[in-house]
Amino acid sequence: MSKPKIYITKRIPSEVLQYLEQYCDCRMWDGQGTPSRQGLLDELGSVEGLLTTGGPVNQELLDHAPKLRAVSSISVGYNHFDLEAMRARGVVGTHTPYVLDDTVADLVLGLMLSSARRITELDAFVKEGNWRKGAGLSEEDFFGMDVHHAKLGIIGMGRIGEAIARRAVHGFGMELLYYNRSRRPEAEEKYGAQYCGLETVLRESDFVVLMTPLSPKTERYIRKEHFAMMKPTAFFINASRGQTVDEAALIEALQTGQIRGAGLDVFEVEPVQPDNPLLRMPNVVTMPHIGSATAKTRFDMAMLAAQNLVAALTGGRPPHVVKELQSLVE
Ligand SMILES: O=CC(=O)O
Repeated sequence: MSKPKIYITKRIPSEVLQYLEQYCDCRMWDGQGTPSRQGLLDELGSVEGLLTTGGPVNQELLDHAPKLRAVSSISVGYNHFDLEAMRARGVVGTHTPYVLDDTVADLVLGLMLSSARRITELDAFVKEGNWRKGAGLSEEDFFGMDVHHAKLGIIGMGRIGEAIARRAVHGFGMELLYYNRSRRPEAEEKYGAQYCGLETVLRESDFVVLMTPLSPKTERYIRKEHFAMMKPTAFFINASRGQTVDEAALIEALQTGQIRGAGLDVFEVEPVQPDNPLLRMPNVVTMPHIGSATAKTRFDMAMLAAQNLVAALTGGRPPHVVKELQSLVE
């Protein structure tokens, strides 16, 4: 029997490609980054499986891929899947949870520490040669805020939220509030996390961490009125998706001193536009959407995505079908 054809939209480690080649007839984009939209659509005429990292999997894509049976994303988030269109066509969608939880949680703690202790701002200050005698600076000019024993509010207590909680509580002695669609009794027991309404989390926390996945329900989930509830000394950290926040409202909250600072791995438009005011704010730490970007974790994600795709195309049960499309494999 001939092997199913798959298209891979970015270069993946050779070990992962070798694994895929045992089961599939593979074609991989070998340019920088990922192919253009048209370049991708042109590849899809005879493929049964797609290994991707992003870019909409929508009706247009499905129309170009009449044989497509499975799309495997090398990401935990799958807001790029049009779930309705995929369900209607019977195309299975998979993602890569678990393997990135600790890596993303490390970055979130890094964003908290960098913004509160002004690490990136003061790093630039030192490297630009401004740390010198007679510069008219006082000790207070370098003061930051404590992370240890501060109050952390997590919005979206999933697996990554729990990994953040573990570090915050066991490493930094922080007090923990959380808001989630459903209560997480284990997190309450393990980390003393207190379940609160969204408003309480926003009003009382020194650090508000947003980890909620992007879906039509969570688009622009945090808006002007929410920033207005936060303490003027609070920091806002987002490592979920830029579209979960009304970015204009965040910019205004920072400009007017409604909140003290922010740590952002994600933006409404990515790559972030050079004229975005957030890039000119010393109290905002910015990263290029790299929450899971360590060599080991990205390897593990690519391998898990490959295993998902092989299982979906060879009659096995893919380990990580997205929950909204589970019915397609039952
Ligand atoms: O943003 C990264 C991911 O969804 O894995």
